[in-house]
Amino acid sequence: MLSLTGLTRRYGSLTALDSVSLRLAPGARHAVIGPNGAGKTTLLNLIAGTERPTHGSVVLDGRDLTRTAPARRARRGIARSFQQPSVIAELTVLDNVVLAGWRHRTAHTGGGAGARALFRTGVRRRQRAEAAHRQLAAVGLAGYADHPASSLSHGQRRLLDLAAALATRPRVLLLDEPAAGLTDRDVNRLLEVLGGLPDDVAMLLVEHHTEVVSELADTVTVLVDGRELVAGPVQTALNHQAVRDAYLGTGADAGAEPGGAP
Ligand SMILES: Nc1ncnc2c1ncn2[C@@H]1O[C@H](COP(=O)(O)OP(=O)(O)OP(=O)(O)O)[C@@H](O)[C@H]1O
Repeated sequence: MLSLTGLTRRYGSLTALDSVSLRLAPGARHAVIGPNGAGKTTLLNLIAGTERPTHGSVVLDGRDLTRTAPARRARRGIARSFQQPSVIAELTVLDNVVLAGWRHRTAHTGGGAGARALFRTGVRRRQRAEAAHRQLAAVGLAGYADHPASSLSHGQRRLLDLAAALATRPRVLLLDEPAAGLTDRDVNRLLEVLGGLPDDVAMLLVEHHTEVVSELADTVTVLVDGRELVAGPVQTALNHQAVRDAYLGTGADAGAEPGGAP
């Protein structure tokens, strides 16, 4: 479904990502790990379209999206959570999810007052609200539907952002450090939600917490200095000696958070 070939991104003399290839089938649960500066966010940027590769291609279902704008990629089913500011503080929690789904279907990418006014008076608002309620229930925020998004805690905002991404019914879900800064309770909720993703959705997870990776991912790519060090089944990759040396530190417990994490 998603095919990345030879993705390379240079910033001047620095090669942030060096010829990385990856294929994600529907239902894939893939994690990308690596120390700070390894190129993980750059990889997500190249897939989402907020950055263009110096070389290489991004193909979804046979369609070359390498030069396609982020909004069009989103319409093709690539959703990203946790780095883009999709939570609008002045809207209610429910309206944030309704707006995300509505924007997606209407390809409305602007977030201005005009878009919001149109959204408030739009047709089929009730159906959209019902679907949004279901998404909120899935992330444990049903009780906050009518609260302003600004009243949510950090962890709740992240879960709301995830609900908003899921409201677009993605085919590929890109997650950028979803567990960062979450309480244990919110991490558990996150694991539940992501563990229950539809079977046809492919998930690409960038995450420092190896226990979250072990829980959610079937396969892993380990990046170091922009290059793929190891790729394969999650436990094989995490226990690979080169990974333990380069990423976790020789002799470190593979379940521990890497020393390079913020
Ligand atoms: N816009 C940019 N201009 C110049 N250099 C950049 C830019 N974006 C990223 N880099 C550099 O590219 C390298 C890879 O960065 P990237 O953010 O992809 O790493 P990362 O693995 O996500 O790191 P972290 O875990 O710290 O988020 C780093 O050396 C970074 O400083």
